[in-house]
Amino acid sequence: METKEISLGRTLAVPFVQELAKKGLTSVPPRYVHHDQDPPIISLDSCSPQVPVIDMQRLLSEDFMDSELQKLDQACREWGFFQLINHEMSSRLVEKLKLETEEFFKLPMEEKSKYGQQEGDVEGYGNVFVVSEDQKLHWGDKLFFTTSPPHLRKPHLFPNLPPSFRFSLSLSVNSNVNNCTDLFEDTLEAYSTGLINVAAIILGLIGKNLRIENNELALLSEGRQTMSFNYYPPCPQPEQVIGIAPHSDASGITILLEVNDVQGLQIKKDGMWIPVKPLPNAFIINIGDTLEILSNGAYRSIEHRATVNSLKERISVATFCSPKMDGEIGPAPTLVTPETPAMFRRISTIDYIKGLLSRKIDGKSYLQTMRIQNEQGKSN
Ligand SMILES: O=C(O)CCC(=O)C(=O)O
Ligand SMILES: [Fe+2]
Repeated sequence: METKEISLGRTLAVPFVQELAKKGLTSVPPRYVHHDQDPPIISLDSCSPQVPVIDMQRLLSEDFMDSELQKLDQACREWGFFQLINHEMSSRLVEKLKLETEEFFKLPMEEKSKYGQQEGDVEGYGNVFVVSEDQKLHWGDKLFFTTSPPHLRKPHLFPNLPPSFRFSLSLSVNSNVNNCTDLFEDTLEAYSTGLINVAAIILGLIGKNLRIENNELALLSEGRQTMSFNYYPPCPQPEQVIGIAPHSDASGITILLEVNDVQGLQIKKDGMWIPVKPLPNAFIINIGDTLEILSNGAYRSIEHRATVNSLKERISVATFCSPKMDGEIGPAPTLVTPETPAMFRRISTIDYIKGLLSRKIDGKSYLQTMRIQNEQGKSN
């Protein structure tokens, strides 16, 4: 049975960057200056390599399934990132979520802070991975919470009424309710359910490509879904700061939605930072550390970062499909053979998350701690 309200970690309270950016600063405070950043290596031009595009309709069609599955396998092995088109999520719903996300960040501070992080919790409106007073900070705020399974939701952030009840409730009262956050919750409910379905299909096909058993995939296919609504305000010195520092996600897979057509996501491929140019109506999907572990290193999580600009805010929604809380993370037994020994140790999901939240964001360094010693040379 999964445990409710366990304390997995905490983060130190830091100022909201959205408020800081409103002050009309001409230079950024020293705590936000990152001197050690790689410069953007290549700009977005037609010559730069782009992440592969996977077509979900082809994945589900008899005629094209085999070739699209192969493309998916190659994308997971060589890139760890792909754009998913024709994903069957209603574009009306996605557009609604984008609008309501923008509306959320426009709310006055008193309203937004009702969702503020509470003592000893990383969920809520604020920041995560701030573990020391002298740590460099990101140029961005986030609203982060668990969406599924419903009993793990924090009721003050996302009520855990069953979806059917929520929908009938909203239908009966919506006509005279003009409260943006009520509507936001209903859109979120539908978006969360839609992405659980998309993730289940993609994970199922990844399992097929990896030739692992359904019960080995259950760690992720029956896992936890969390969402991070990321807000990066414009910055007077964008080259001095970073929206999110280089990291790989701890998830199985992450499904990213670009909300307002402002680019900023970059991924590290063959030592170069490549800007991702989102296609219309696409989700950007990446492999997280848990899938790298589960696949015994066949698929690699990829470092990425979010840059900011001086003119316009950038907003994104990252949905993390993460391991189930009462699970154990480790390589799928089917993939561990005398020729391919386990590259990672086994750890309970709870210990894995506790370890993650006790550190600052730092590339793939946390995954390295999971590696079995004699395999360390093989890291990327
Ligand atoms: O905003 C983005 O483009 C990236 C966000 C991200 O990497 C994350 O939330 O883990
Ligand atoms: Fe990420």
